[in-house]
Amino acid sequence: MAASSVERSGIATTPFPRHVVSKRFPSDHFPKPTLNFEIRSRRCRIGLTLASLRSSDESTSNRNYGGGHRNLVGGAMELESALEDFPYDVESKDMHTLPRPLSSNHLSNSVSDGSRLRVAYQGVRGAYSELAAEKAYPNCEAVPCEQFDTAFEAAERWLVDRAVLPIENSLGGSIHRNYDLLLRHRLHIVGEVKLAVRHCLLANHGVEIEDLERVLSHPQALDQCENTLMKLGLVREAVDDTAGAAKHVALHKLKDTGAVASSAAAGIYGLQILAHDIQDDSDNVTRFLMLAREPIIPGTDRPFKTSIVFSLEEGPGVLFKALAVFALRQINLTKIESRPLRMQPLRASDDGNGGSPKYFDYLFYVDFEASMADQNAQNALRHLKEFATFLRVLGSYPMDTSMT
Ligand SMILES: O=C(O)C(=O)C[C@]1(C(=O)O)C=C[C@@H](O)C=C1
Repeated sequence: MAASSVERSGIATTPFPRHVVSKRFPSDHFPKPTLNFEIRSRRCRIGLTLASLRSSDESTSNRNYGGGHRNLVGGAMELESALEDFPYDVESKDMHTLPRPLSSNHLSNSVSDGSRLRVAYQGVRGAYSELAAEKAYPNCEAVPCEQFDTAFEAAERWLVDRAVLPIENSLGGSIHRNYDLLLRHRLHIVGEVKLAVRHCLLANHGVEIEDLERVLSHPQALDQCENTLMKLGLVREAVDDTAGAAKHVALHKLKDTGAVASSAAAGIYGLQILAHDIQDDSDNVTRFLMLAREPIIPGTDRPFKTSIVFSLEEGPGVLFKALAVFALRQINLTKIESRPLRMQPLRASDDGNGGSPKYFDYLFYVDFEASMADQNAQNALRHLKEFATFLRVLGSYPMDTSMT
């Protein structure tokens, strides 16, 4: 077996860490599913690609929500306007005036015409995201999408009813891309689902562990199995999703290459499982967000969580003040993430050094344990709005309190 030439470097949560060779398969390896929503049966399983979504513009334009797709890529002006028309008005005490909220059927498995709920996920069949979509919406029709962006767009353009996307993992940390996409798109978080992720080392039949020189998988999955893969001395190569890695190994009958993926993927692509539970920690859990075009009416009948994003003026103790609005009201925070405010990544300083770029602007994503129907939470956000330069509620939704 070849000795591993890879080195650990950088931060574990970087989407494509430097020690992983980022690889995209040529399109002829994975024939991209084509999409024609007008002529195909709603019930057939179809994959979505960004290209297919773009070409479906015409056929779907009259179904666009809120006047069509809006580009909200960063920028203070755009963020301000995003706040203006967000249905959760933190100034308003009357939550019943929210436009077009989802009723309790957001948790049911069918849409109003009785057909199955169509749920977009990123990856191909056998991806953990597909398992998460099916856990979130049992009996749904899970619709594979090539990229996270595709899943967001598919939901936004009414091609699917929901999207289920990973946001954080207990070992690998945050999925930054999805934090950024939450702001860029107009979807609402209507739920969360936690999935126990148990990775297997897969290979073609007849291949032994000793035959393997490299292993393919999603970068998060490679991170989650880092110790095991280092011990085996395997060169790691990042691909779009775990099941896609399994499919590639099977399709090309590779003898020196394995895949890190689910046992479901092994079954689907006819691979053997060389090792079970190869993640570095047996408690490996990924949290997925359930996204919809409309928000749900927040309740107080069960534990709720609220996700917000805000930005602040620069200054000493400003973040401390922002977080204090929750501490003062005994509201527990479950997650905080900061992301650079894109399109305006650098702010010129005015301290007389010639206006050269000095520091960064950030967006802060916070999850807290309270419902927007709760007066205490509304007061906290009203307080935060006094000094936040931008504030948006991404969703207020029932907490997944299951043990996965
Ligand atoms: O590649 C997959 O199977 C996925 O569903 C993606 C993904 C991720 O993005 O984190 C989901 C769960 C696991 O944490 C590993 C990979």
